[in-house]
Amino acid sequence: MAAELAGKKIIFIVGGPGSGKGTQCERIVAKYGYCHLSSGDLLRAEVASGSERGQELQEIMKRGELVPLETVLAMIRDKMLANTDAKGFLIDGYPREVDQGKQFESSIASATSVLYLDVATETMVQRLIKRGQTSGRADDNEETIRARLNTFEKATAPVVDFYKQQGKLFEIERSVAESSPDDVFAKVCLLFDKL
Ligand SMILES: Nc1nc2c(ncn2[C@@H]2O[C@H](COP(=O)(O)OP(=O)(O)OP(=O)(O)O)[C@@H](O)[C@H]2O)c(=O)[nH]1
Ligand SMILES: Nc1ccn([C@H]2C[C@H](O)[C@@H](COP(=O)(O)OP(=O)(O)O)O2)c(=O)n1
Ligand SMILES: [Mg+2]
Repeated sequence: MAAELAGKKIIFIVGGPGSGKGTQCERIVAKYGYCHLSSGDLLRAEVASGSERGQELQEIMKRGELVPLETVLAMIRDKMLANTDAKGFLIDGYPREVDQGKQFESSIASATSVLYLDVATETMVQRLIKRGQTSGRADDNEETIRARLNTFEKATAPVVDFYKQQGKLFEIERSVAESSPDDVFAKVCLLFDKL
């Protein structure tokens, strides 16, 4: 447990690839001023640095698999400790597996709340194919998209149940999560207004 982070709000944002995590985080930051940490962005920054480590990460991400849990945990921890003046943290795209959440809790702090965006698989595929036309992301192609969805079903879906059992889950139900970003954000505000 990192003492510098005691009392800080920590919100995990969980959802399948293309469920709208990044889109909502941008709005949350603009309105509530939390520090946004996207685990995917941190990994892509490592890839962009051209390091050997980054090349290994790129290969894993292109296969739609998860990088080793310690790698992401260390990146998030460093970033949080560099921003201890923030009133809270949005941890986007994390945890990806139940063990990742447990490790975070034992070495950093426990999450205040977990926001889950429930979007149907086919909707996510369509959104990501569209995003792939401009994103330049090496993993926004149909083959990798399918593999990411598969990883989500197997490794990440249990994360949702894990936090539901702890009473920490705030779910954006499918009928809302599939509407417009503004509609989703209106629901998201209900959570952040009471934190
Ligand atoms: N209709 C609709 N489209 C959305 C919504 N949120 C995001 N999108 C679109 O879906 C695509 C994916 O959104 P992102 O916010 O990048 O999703 P993400 O969950 O961060 O995705 P990953 O980074 O791949 O995990 C983008 O092209 C968005 O424009 C929404 O609430 N409604
Ligand atoms: N905690 C994490 C976050 C991302 N990754 C890897 C695997 C993901 O497909 C890529 C990109 O993550 P990002 O959250 O941006 O995107 P997706 O949800 O996979 O669409 O990084 C990981 O292995 N572990
Ligand atoms: Mg994202």
